[in-house]
Amino acid sequence: MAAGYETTSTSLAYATYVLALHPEVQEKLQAEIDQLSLSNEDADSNEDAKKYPDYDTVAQMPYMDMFVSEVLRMYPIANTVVQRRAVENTIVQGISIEKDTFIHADIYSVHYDRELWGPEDPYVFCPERHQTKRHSMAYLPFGAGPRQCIGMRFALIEMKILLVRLLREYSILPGEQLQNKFNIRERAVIAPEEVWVKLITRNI
Ligand code: HEM
Repeated sequence: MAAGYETTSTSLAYATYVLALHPEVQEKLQAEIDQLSLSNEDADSNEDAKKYPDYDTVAQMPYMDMFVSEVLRMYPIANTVVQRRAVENTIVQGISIEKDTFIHADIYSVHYDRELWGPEDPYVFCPERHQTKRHSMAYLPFGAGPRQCIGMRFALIEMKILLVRLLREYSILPGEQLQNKFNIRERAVIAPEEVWVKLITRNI
């Protein structure tokens, strides 16, 4: 099912693309990961030194949180499903909407709006912009309201755990065809065709 894994795996593909292009962001993320009290050994009985990150671990990672938020702001993947049907005739900001009209949220325009996301250029990858409180409807990768993505929390935790495990051991570098194979296409989700990256083992 697209909802269960293609969404999260596609968002992770975007995350690796961004990391390959922004070594300075990757370094900050790895610095945060290196501070976690994770053991190199299997240590099931010792809760203070788990080998693998879990919910509690990734909940204490402010830079990781901003990083993932910024990936999903710049590369929202499920825009086409954020639509609603008017159940009655209504007027919104002077525009009359007839009953049964389908309304489709233009998430790209919202996510790249300078007024909502400035002063940093919204076309620049900048995790720190999420330190500033934004309009409640400025950030819509998971939709909004009662029909907001039911898997949101699960997807975020899954992404963060995977990134901790990956970046703890490896650094991501651009692959030869990173840019020319990227080609974003709209399929079940809005996805890059291919993401070419190289992994190098970290000396930690
Ligand atoms: C990064 C990962 C994901 C993204 C970006 C995403 C995005 C979305 C979006 C935009 C919607 C429509 C929300 C709306 O109309 O307001 C949605 C709905 C939904 N998502 Fe996700 N999703 C992700 C992961 C998941 C996962 C992992 C699951 C299940 C485990 C899931 C299950 C669902 C379901 C069942 C709905 C329909 C909810 C409803 O209609 O009430 N999603 N998702």
